[in-house]
Amino acid sequence: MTLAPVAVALDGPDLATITGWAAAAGPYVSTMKVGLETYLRDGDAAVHAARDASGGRDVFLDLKLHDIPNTVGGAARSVAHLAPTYLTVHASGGAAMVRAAADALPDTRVTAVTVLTSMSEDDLAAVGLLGPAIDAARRLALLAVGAGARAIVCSPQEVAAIRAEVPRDVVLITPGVRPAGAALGDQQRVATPEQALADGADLLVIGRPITGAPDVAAAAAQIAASLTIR
Ligand SMILES: O=c1ccn([C@@H]2O[C@H](COP(=O)(O)O)[C@@H](O)[C@H]2O)c(=O)[nH]1
Repeated sequence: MTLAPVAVALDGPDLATITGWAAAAGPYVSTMKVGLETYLRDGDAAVHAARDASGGRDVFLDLKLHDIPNTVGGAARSVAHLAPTYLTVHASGGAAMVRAAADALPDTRVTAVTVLTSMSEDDLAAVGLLGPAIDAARRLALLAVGAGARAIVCSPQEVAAIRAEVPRDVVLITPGVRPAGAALGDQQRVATPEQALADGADLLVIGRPITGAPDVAAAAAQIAASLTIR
């Protein structure tokens, strides 16, 4: 069976719960994402559980590193033993910071987060980022790729513009993905899974629409089917 290009965000309350989600969704999707809530609580055990329970799916370690280059390079080396397929850094940390992570982890796709999908245009203006989100996202994506990033996190609303500007082997990853009718929660710049893929995304990050469902396996299977029957 073809695995859907979906990373399930394993943002959960304890190790047993996220292990269960990984086991339930693993047969349908390509990737398991371990983020701050889970990694800061459970550490390496969360990564091992995500990988093992899912049947060996890719691991996306979403730590969103953002510090001076020396510190980010060291932080990246600190998780090298986990061999994640993806490790995130914030592109806004600058080219030297992205480069430090990429140099530290040559076998991992250092993945640059452009503009958080939870931020509206008004939120961005409030923190001094003037102009449309798409302009900042494109600028940050190009900067990060130039500094060695091999994957980019962006909103599905910006993925087409970024797809047109970065080399094809750069993996474009979109959170802020919601099946039609699903609750947005704190996400602002969103699209459906089908639209995100059509616009050029390679990997869709989907958390609560799967992990918040009464039947996690059924929710993952349904989204996977919607993407493969196209
Ligand atoms: O811009 C970003 C970067 C990362 N995320 C992460 O993706 C998931 C989304 O989860 P949902 O439950 O589907 O909203 C979550 O782990 C975020 O930390 C993002 O949403 N936006």
